[in-house]
Amino acid sequence: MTRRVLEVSDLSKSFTMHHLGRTLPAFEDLGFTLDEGEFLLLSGANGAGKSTLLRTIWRSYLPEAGRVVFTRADGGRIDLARAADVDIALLRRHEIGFVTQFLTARPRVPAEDIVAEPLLSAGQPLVKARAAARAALASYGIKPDLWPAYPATFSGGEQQKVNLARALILPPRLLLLDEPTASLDAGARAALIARLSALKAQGTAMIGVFHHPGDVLALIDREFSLTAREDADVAV
Ligand SMILES: Nc1ncnc2c1ncn2[C@@H]1O[C@H](COP(=O)(O)OP(=O)(O)OP(=O)(O)O)[C@@H](O)[C@H]1O
Repeated sequence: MTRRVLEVSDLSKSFTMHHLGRTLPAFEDLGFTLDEGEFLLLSGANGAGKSTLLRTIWRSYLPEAGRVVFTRADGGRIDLARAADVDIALLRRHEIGFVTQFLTARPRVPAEDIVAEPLLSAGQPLVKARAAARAALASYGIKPDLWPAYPATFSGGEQQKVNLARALILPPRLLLLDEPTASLDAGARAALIARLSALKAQGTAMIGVFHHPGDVLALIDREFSLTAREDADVAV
């Protein structure tokens, strides 16, 4: 039986622009569902609200209205729009992943340790976790010289590879992808697509924004299109 992972209903998010004295809607009354192993492509013009929707599901943003019901691996259901911060932190650690183009490099933590961390948290021994982390970094084309180095000095593409290696080292139940191929070279793009296919086959549900969806064509099950709203601003 296919199991539901996410059920979004009547979801609305707007931004209050105090300097303009206005509230501008990013999106209104959105609804869709997502099952295990499904890949939903989020499409829409620049400014249509794609990143805002991903950040609202990730709970960086609180919506004004609506529900984002996530079904955990244990079958329990939780509304991400209303969950306590401590529950959101736990879900981010174990069940929900978010890959963006940007890495927040932590000072003085080697690349291989950043990538190994989720495995160590899951109880793997250090030697095994570090070997898996190195293999993941290698798969994206990060050379051995850089494995013990600090990513703060890495190039943009190299930092993104560290980000990917860490975020995808364990299969999350739900994976949010915001332009993850943006600054990757062809080899890393191919490695990423291969990893996403493997995760999908293991049941990870994914919602992705790709300005060049040709990269992930074989993975896409459905498309959800957002429309930019131009004339719906409300004075505050
Ligand atoms: N923090 C914010 N404060 C105010 N307005 C914001 C904020 N974040 C996004 N917006 C506005 O919300 C709208 C949707 O932005 P969003 O970044 O979600 O679009 P997008 O579809 O991801 O665009 P792109 O394809 O260009 O990345 C835009 O008009 C943007 O200016």
